[in-house]
Amino acid sequence: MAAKRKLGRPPPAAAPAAPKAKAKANEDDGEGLFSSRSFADLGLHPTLCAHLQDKMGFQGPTRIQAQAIPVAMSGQHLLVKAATGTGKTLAYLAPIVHLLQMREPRVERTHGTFALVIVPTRELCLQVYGITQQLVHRFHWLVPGYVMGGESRSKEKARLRKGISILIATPGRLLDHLQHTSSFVYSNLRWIVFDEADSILELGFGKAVEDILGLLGSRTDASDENKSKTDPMQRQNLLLSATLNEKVNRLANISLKNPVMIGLDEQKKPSERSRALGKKHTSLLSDDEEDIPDKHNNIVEPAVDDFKLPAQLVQRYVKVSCGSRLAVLLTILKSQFERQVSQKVVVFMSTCDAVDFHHTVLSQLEWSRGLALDTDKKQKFLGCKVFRLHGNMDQEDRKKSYLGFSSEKSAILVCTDVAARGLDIPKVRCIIQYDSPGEASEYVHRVGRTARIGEKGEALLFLQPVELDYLKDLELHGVSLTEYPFQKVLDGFPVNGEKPLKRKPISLDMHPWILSVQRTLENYVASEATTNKLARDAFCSWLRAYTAHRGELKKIFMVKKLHLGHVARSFGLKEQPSLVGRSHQVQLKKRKKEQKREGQGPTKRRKFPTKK
Ligand SMILES: Nc1ncnc2c1ncn2[C@@H]1O[C@H](COP(=O)(O)OP(=O)(O)OP(=O)(O)O)[C@@H](O)[C@H]1O
Repeated sequence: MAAKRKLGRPPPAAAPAAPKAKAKANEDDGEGLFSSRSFADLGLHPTLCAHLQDKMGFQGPTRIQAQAIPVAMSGQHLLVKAATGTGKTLAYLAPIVHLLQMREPRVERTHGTFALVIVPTRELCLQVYGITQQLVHRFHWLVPGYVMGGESRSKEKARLRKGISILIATPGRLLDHLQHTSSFVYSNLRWIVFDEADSILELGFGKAVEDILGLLGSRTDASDENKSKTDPMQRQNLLLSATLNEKVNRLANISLKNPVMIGLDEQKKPSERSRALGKKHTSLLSDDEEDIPDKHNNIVEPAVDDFKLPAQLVQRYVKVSCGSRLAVLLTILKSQFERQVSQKVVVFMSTCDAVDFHHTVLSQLEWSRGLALDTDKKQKFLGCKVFRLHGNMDQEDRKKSYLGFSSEKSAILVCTDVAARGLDIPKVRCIIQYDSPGEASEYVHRVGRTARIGEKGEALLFLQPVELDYLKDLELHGVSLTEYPFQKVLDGFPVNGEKPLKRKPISLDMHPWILSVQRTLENYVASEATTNKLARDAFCSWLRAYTAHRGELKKIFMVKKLHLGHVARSFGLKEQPSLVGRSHQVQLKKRKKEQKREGQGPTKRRKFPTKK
């Protein structure tokens, strides 16, 4: 997978060529994670190389870094597609820091922002900011900073007024500052980086990104008079993504000019790629948008993207009937933590309400050891710490959860897809997708939270028997899963305090262990009023999310194939679903009435897909 130069432009005078890197380009065509070159070989400043090695513990560049860093230093626009956890962040930050630290006259705060890194989520914003802080450690005159939703605008304004050389931002808040913070100086802006470009667009930031590019005068499809008037320097845009789709292609089309492409399918000639996609779009809004003819670029991948996943990642699925889903989840988690006390597991759910409910169950459910019914002594079903993360939590709680889970040696994180994008949490051993992801690209992002930078990792996808066709959808993208031996796990658990010697094969739903866990669960949900309410809310939101699957996936995840009584069971509810639904409606009406009385408008109804 060599760096491919398209219509190469001469590098700008200030940017050093990277002769050594060029000479050794072929060494990075192999399959290994790391390159045989050193950071110094790539042309990075000795102080930065020493810092990377001695302080950050990076002995040498990964293959993707060895390919991307010299190109980024040459001043060309760059499009990188590489598997999750292969070191894309350093691939763009190292060259930026390298070029900024050698800039003459020296960068000062009053010069404002030189590099802008746009990321999809707040957690990723903090993460990239943290790495930037480490990278500029030896170059004190370079000031990193961040702006993101949920933070105080006025504090951010004050920081922008002082000057931030490398700014990490989420799209909405960045747009806000571009429009309303007059003291934000970006006339020296040299780099715009889109990290996790696919996620930025999937989260619906397409319009914000278009506006940002417009305001910065960095749209390659803008007429010449609308192009940047503020920036006499050459602008260089970099776009990085673990998956490619039509929207990323469009973003590339409007933001990159004659980019060097790394990690794209090079067997396909541009003309074939164009045909694979049909018409060429340049709007990020929707597939139906009117097309603007593109004069500059021709960056496209096939419509069906073949995903690259870490080779060492073990991917499996477990087939579970709807009613036993939660009992099975609890059993698998218990078995994982009994096998290995110290480990970290991330469990993905489809909605914020589902996260809240399951977080409560996983952290609070108690049982009598061995599920012996006559024992009074109760203890936690799962002994480890459980954290939660979703987009409806307030910013402080989100930060606490993210940092808490990151620093624990042994814990579970229950989350929505807000945690799927780019988060680099150390030592995550297993990813459980309790609710299926939507698009296959989402699958890739979720499982990408484990098996990072060559480490071991497992991924487990929950599927109901009627949903097994989802496996075929994944196979279309080159992702294949094997079945998880759940029966074996089950046989290892005692019932009534004893492990039976030999059991006749018995269906999962009728298995005494599963029945006992289910009973414990239902009793708990029935006896705790708050948990009961959480269960009802989660049930309703889960159903709505299930109906919101798009396109082809609607044929696999068909709500009419669901038995609502079984869905209720999977939330530990004994009630008939219609009752649950009705009581939820009654509550909603009550809440609306109360709000009317207090003179507020009704709370905004959540659009689907649900907030992540
Ligand atoms: N050269 C290197 N040597 C060792 N570790 C590295 C190197 N570069 C990056 N890492 C580490 O690898 C991990 C993954 O890096 P990073 O988060 O940049 O990956 P990514 O490709 O952006 O993943 P994703 O697509 O999921 O965002 C991080 O913990 C980072 O510190």
